[in-house]
Amino acid sequence: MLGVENLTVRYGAHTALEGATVRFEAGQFSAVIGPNGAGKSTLLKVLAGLLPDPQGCVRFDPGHTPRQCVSYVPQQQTLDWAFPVTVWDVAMMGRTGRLGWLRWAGRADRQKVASALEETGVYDLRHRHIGALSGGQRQRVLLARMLAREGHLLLLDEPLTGVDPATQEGLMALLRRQADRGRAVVMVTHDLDQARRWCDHLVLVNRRVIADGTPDEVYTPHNIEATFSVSHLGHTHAEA
Ligand SMILES: Nc1ncnc2c1ncn2[C@@H]1O[C@H](COP(=O)(O)OP(=O)(O)OP(=O)(O)O)[C@@H](O)[C@H]1O
Repeated sequence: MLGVENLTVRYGAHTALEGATVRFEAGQFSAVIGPNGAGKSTLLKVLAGLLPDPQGCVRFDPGHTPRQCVSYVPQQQTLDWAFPVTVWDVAMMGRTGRLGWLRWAGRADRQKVASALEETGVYDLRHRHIGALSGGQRQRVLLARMLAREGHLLLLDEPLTGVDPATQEGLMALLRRQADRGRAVVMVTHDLDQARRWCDHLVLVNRRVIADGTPDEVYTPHNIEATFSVSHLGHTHAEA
């Protein structure tokens, strides 16, 4: 459905990912896990088609191009929340991004946006400026934009960050439902426990793919040690 083969990404002299091979399937909820600087966001950006001409192969479902089928949810803190738009506007960007510049949003688009905002619990906030939202509310708005887009491949970069435990549960359940409906869901997270509970596919990354499989296959002391304790660059990641 979606994957990379022998992927290497360098930023100048720094190698962020080396020889990474991994597949993500429709109907699967996958978590990409690793310490800070492990190359997780880099992998997601490659899958989203945001890093031009990576070294290695990026494979998609035949007949789909990344732009048509991917919904990418970046890390919340990388976005400009002072931008003068409302919750509704942001969710609508999920639709207009699909329509291109030549078509205006129609009634069906408005209905999709309304139901996406309802599903993520922020419909009542639809007229509010995005700068006036809490961290958890912002994350829900990003998810509403993702749902409104109706992509087959959902890529989320640390969607649990800054979200309270109750909201995290709702959010994970929502993503699980998306996978159960046949979408491929790939989430970058630092939360191993949530990933083990909700995901059926874990990928441990530390510049390379350390392990890839079901939670039971992947979650071993050896793999956790290899991923979090000592990086392949030879220094420890104390923050992880
Ligand atoms: N645009 C860039 N230019 C130069 N180096 C970069 C760039 N983007 C990322 N890097 C470096 O590449 C490495 C991997 O970064 P990446 O953001 O993929 O890691 P990550 O696993 O998502 O980390 P975190 O958990 O901290 O978000 C890091 O060492 C980072 O400093």
